[in-house]
Amino acid sequence: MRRLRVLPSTVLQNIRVESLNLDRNKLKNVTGISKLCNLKKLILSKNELLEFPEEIKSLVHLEKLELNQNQIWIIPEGVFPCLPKLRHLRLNNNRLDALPKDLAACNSSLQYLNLSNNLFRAIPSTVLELRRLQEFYVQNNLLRQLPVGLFKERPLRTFKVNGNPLREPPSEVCAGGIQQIISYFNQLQTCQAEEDRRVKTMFLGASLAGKSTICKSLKQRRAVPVSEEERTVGIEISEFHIGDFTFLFWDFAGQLEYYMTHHVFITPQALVILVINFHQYQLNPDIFKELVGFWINNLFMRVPNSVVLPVGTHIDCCNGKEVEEKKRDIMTKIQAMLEERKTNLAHLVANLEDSEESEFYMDQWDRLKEMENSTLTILNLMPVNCTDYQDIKKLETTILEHVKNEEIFPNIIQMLPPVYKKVEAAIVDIAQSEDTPEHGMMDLSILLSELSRRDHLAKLDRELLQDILRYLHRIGLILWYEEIKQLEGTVFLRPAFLITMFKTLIRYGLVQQLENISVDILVGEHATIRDQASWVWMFKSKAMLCQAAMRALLKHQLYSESMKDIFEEMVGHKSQKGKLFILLQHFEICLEVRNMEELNPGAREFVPGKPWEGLLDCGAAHYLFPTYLNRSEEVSEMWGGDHPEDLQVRTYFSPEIPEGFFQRLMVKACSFYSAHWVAKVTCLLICSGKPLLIKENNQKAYSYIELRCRKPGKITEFQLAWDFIMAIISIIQKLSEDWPGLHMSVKAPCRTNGCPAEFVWPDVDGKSTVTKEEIKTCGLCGHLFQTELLLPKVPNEREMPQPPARSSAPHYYVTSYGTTTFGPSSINVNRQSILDN
Ligand SMILES: Nc1nc2c(ncn2[C@@H]2O[C@H](COP(=O)(O)OP(=O)(O)OP(=O)(O)O)[C@@H](O)[C@H]2O)c(=O)[nH]1
Repeated sequence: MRRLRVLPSTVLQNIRVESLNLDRNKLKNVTGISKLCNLKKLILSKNELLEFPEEIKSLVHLEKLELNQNQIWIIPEGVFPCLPKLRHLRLNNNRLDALPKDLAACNSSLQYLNLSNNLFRAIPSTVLELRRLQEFYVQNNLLRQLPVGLFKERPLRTFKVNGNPLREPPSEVCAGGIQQIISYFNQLQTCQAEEDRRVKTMFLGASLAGKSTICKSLKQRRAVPVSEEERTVGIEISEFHIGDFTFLFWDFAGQLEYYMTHHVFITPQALVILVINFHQYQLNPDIFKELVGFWINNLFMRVPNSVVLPVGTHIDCCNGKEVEEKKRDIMTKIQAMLEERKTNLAHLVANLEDSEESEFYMDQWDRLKEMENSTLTILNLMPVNCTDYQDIKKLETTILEHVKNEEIFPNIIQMLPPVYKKVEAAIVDIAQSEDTPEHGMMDLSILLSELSRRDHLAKLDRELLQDILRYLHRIGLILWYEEIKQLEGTVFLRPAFLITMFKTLIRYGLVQQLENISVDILVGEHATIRDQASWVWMFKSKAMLCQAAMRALLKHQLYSESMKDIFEEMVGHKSQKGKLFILLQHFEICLEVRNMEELNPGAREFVPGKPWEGLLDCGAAHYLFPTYLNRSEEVSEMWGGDHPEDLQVRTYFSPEIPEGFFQRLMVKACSFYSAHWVAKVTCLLICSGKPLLIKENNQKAYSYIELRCRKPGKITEFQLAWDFIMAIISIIQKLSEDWPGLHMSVKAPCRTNGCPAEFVWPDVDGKSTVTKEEIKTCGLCGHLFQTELLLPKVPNEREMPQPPARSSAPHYYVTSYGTTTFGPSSINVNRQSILDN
């Protein structure tokens, strides 16, 4: 990390050295390295090597070699036979598309090989000879096929292959891990793979754009008028064939209320049709942002590698010139967004590289580099008049041309063992059979025995059937949430049903739905009209629904003959939670609140470092839906206003905070800290009597979530304060993993009043101590601060240093907080100690 361009002679003189780390320099070659013939470990990661350094062949004792993040494109023959002890080889993030054949010479030593982020189109045959290989990484290459031999006769423990256009086995099989891949290949031992051409197509776009109209017209092969009353609620799924391709259409409702669940259903490897109403579209940035930019940003964040076909509707309401102008405007602005994203990422990378302590930002650097490698493919915008079937036909032809284009969709054709297709057909058959209720919910064991009762599937073992079910879950044909304990035994043969259930609670106009519940249903639920009024009041003012209200609501919307038998199971009752709520909670859409008092004095608190105990079972459950919250005053009041001395941290998001992110954060955080207040864009948590405020600020190019704690009065209290903040930051980090194209960085604003500088936090992976420095200096105002005021550091009580006196030392205001009562404990905050020199 010294920005070296050549190897310093002092390094080369010490020939006894066994380990040399030259990570993150600017080396273009390592001339002279052969002198260090005792080296066992050589790290040359993140340099500027274009050529593989041939001198390495003299390092015959080498056991570990890391050449990742260079620009090497070829490795010559003749090196590896000289390295008989090589165990660990990192070549990721280069430009390699082949390996020398003689790598096989390391077959009895090499255990770790990383080839990810290169340009391999196939697994090099020499890898198959590495009999000792235990860990193998090939993510983000151009692989289409995996050789069966890779999974035979070697102790392979870790194999990562995501980010490849795989056909054989399909990515959805590989996602199941080595065992599932082996089971896939076992099936192919006795029969040929069959082609499967299926395209998940997602229709996205603002409300009333024409998504359902296009979907329905394509399906029914005529121009289908859709009335406003038929607007999409939640998501609608349908299947449709064009040519020999099967399309699974996912029609997403355009209203804001539904965005909350988008992360659950917007999945990678799909064709996205972004529908824009040209009649509504105007050549101004706000309208662009609303009708187009918002969706492009969402796709950047959630599925950064997808293919987007923009479609402009309602062109019959515009003249020809207008259509051309709007089309050009949209395409130019989208291109500008792609460019802006590229520059932003490059800028963020450069900032990290230029920082003085770049070694502390490795994880952030890696993640940014990965983001730089993936981008949306935007196809040419297609204007259509949905009332004219000729236009719909043209759209159909265009879609077909695109999906057939291997450059755009390299893995649209997947190779499957015939048994996969057979099981799928049997499941479709079971789902459609008269004996299966409309909801299509089935016990796993019943389904498995149903399947094995079919002649041609009778011999399949349970493990294989489950593997195939996992595959069908990943492609979205069925839903089987194995990872949720209470649902592992249930398969949803009709995903649309589950979505219908979601839609009953996550929808626009929920208040009217509550108001419209009939007296009959109320009586059936032992409720009165007064109860109903209080449900409405509760929902309007607190965004909460009690169990009884939810039961009545679902009955009101769903009750049909076929639902009767599963109603209890889905909705649950006082003592048992229904499946629907388990799912809503799993996807962090609502929060179970057990006590309606403002604060629950009996609540057990989460204390960092101690095992977390669940909520006390006190009273009937209420469910809070943070998306529906509309006020913030209560939380602000409880918090009592910001103070300049608060410990303050911001997590910035680029390009922006995804819709629903903050609400999910609240649900997650509040399920850890039982004493909490939640409002629209802010939330207050209490841990050991100390408050922590979380606030969202989602402005263009300036989106962050702010965390604030009162400055600890005593040195010993810093530990708790930082643990608390770190717990929330790790929740934010964990959540952001659902958006692979979202960049997040943590900063602490300078503590000088009015100074806009910020201290960027190093990687927070919990492994390394963040910093050892006692004092931090602001690069802008020059003021010095004790590190624990900016970063998770606990001051040493005995040796607490004083910042050296300076003429421009910071000036702190003296404030008195007085006594504030926060729930179970009251905090008496006296005058803060002042760091003024
Ligand atoms: N004149 C005209 N009307 C259209 C066109 N496309 C859609 N419409 C009408 O516009 C209205 C809205 O269309 P939908 O297909 O329901 O829009 P959507 O995007 O699915 O809307 P949400 O369900 O709210 O998400 C319907 O009344 C359609 O008949 C078009 O190209 N020209």
